[in-house]
Amino acid sequence: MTKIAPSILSADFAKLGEEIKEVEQAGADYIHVDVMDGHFVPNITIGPLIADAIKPITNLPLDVHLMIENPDAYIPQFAKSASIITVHQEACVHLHRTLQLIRSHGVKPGVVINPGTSAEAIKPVLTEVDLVLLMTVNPGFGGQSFIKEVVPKVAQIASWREEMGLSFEIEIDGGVNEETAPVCTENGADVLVAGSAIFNQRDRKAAIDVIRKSAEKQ
Ligand SMILES: O=C(CO)[C@@H](O)[C@H](O)COP(=O)(O)O
Repeated sequence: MTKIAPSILSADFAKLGEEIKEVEQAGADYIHVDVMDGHFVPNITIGPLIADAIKPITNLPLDVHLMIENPDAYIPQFAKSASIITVHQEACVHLHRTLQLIRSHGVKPGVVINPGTSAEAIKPVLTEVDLVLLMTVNPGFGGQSFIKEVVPKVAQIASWREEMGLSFEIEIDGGVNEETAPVCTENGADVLVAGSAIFNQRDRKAAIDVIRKSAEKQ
């Protein structure tokens, strides 16, 4: 079954705990936590204190997406609450070492690439990851439109996964909704991150169900 990871970037931060419990009860698989530093991306969001506060209120894994410069400096702090930590290829000077650092803290490592980065840039580290996150928007903000030119990269990564006998998950993030979900899963995506398509709807269960149903109607 396609996994759905609601991005809390689009949640109401004044009642974040309730928002998270609601999507958990609505059938979410991961809680996607977007960490932005105002340097790597032009927005500032969540720090480790918020991730620590969220952790005890949900049984779902925290899927922490670091959109920050020098992620190595913050991985030990986020490792206290995260089940998965993803880092951007574009932000890592020593990507292989950073992925190993995440694993050394008992957390699943994942690598992310922006729409403008080629799949080849992460091929050498595919053996090191539990998750590959392909951005279908330029990172920084929720509510942007899905960049369909990324779709061939999904198929490319899925085909390398098969050829190399690996089992990492492929996650898609940005502009995911019931219209864009099918092309993601048809090309090999396992996990769909959705922010505005879930939190902008009053009925979160209906919103999650509609995305999952459209993703699986192949
Ligand atoms: O990482 C990001 C944006 O940088 C995403 O997780 C967005 O938060 C997804 O929001 P929608 O495009 O689904 O509204």
